[in-house]
Formats: sequence, structure tokens, C-alpha cells
Amino acid sequence: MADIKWGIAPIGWRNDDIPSIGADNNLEQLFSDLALAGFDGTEVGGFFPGPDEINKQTQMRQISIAGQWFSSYILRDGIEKASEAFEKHCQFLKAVGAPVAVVSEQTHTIQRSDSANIFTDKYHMNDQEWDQVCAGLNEYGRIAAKYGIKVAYHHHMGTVVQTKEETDRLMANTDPQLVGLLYDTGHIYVSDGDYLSLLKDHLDRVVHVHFKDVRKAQEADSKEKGLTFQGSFMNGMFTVPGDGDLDFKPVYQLLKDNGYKGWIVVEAEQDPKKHDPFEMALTAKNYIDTELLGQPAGKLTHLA
Ligand SMILES: O=C1C[C@@H](O)[C@H](O)[C@@H](O)C1=O
Ligand SMILES: [Co+2]
Repeated sequence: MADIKWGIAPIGWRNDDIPSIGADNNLEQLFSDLALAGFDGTEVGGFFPGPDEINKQTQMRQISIAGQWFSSYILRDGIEKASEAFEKHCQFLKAVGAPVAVVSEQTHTIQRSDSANIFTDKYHMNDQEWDQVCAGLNEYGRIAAKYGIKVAYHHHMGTVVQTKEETDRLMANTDPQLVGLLYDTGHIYVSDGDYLSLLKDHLDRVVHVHFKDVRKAQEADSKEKGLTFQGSFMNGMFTVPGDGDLDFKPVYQLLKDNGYKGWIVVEAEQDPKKHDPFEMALTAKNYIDTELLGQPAGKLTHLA
């Protein structure tokens, strides 16, 4: 089995943050598109059905499920209540054979706000809140381990853990055996303007990866206009690797040289009406094949 599996997230077809986007794209369409483009699987989206139906549809296409986002509320609900919700999440992940839980602390997030400037308005935790979040994440790690699942903490724009400094603090104050890092190129680039330092400093903690590309002109425009998170991605700030301005070669090289074993999931929230998701999947796969893996481009799986 290959050390690295390549996935593409449902977010280009349908977006959990704005459910009206791509409402016409169903599960079968998403799965067939990504299988045909040559990807190994995907993450669970908010519109997915229960485990039995997911498993039936993935098995038919020989694809698999990498993980699922978990909106964590350790600060709002306390560790005990948040952990109960997380345990249910792990049960679902186990039922669909997913190896990682993508965790983001969502208390105080502005990522779904329709007015907050995503570039300036995020909340900063105090020391007591930091301690609570880190203790809660360690508890998540203990729960996940019972199900053979890893916690992949997702640093994310507009949340309490966004910047490299904040991610450093989270990594320093959680148990490496219990809490891993989800490294997302797009989020750390937009946050800090540097996407390699975070990876270099925490390579050994990385258990899951999101390849999100950035269109720098649209990012600058969104910043200048003080847009919200949703406003920024609707303004075209994110795209798939091969279509934006980030260079994924050093990222892939660092992961490979460090013996990374796990999923790399292409993840670009865009309006599917403006950016055809199947075309975007092919663009990303061609880039991965030719620029990262050094193999011929664009072999659809049924032609391989
Ligand atoms: O991993 C992610 C999940 C999405 O729901 C989120 O909004 C997106 O930006 C992301 O990186
Ligand atoms: Co992500």
C-alpha cells in the first residue's frame, strides 16, 4: 500500500459553510468525479448520508474516506460535554473506516460570520482558555485512540488557533502521542504569509494534510475590502494546487523526506458555478502527477 493517499474534499462540489452552494451536486456525482479523476478518496461532507450508504457508494468505486471535520466546543461546553460529542464523532469515523478526526475549536470562531473581517477580527484566548483547550484535546486523543483514530488539529483562519505562533503553543502544550497536526497550506499562508515554517517546525506531528492553493491577487483584494471568510472564498481567494500561486513542491518534498504516511487532501472552497469541480479535480490531479510525482498527466482511472 502506498505511504501517501491522495484525496479531494467535497468542498469544491458543495460547501458546508454555505449549504446553498452546489446544492445540485449529490454524493454519487462527487464520488464518481473524484474516482474518475484518479483520487483515492475524500473527507465526509455535511450532506453525506449514514455510514451504510457511504460505505456502499465508496466500495463500488474503490475509494475510501480519509476523515471528517469536527466542530469542537471545549470552551463553550466544557471538556466533559465536548468529549461526549467527540466520542460519537469517532464512532461514525470508525464505521466509515476513516483514520483521522479533523478537529477545530469553534468557540469564538468568526469563520461563518457575515460581518467580521477575517483578516483582522479573530478572537485571542487567555491563559486559562488555552489550558482548557489543550487539556480537552488531550482527552479527545485518548478517546480517539480507543477507536484506532488520530486527532488531527486544524489551524484555521478566524478561529482561536490560526497563526503559527498559536499553533506552536498548541503543539507545545498537548501530548504528541494524543494530538497530531493537520497542516493546511492555504490557511497558514493567508494567516502568516509563510507556509513552510509551520511544516518544518512540526513535521513529526503532522498526521493529515490539506493542499489548499491561494490566488494572491484575490487574497490581496479580499484583504483590502476587509471581507469575511465566506466573502473571501467567494471572491476566489482559494483554489486547487496548479491553479494558484503556492508552490507545493517543497511541501511534498519535506513530507516525503520525513517519511510521511497518510492522506494529502486537495481542498479548495470555490463556487462550483464559477469553477467546475470536475475540471478543478483534473487540474489538481494533473499538477500532482506531473509536478510532484513526475509521472504522465491526466490519466483518468478508467483508462489506466
Ligand atoms: O478543512 C477545512 C474544512 C472547512 O469546513 C473549512 O471551512 C475550510 O476552510 C477548511 O480548511
Ligand atoms: Co482545511
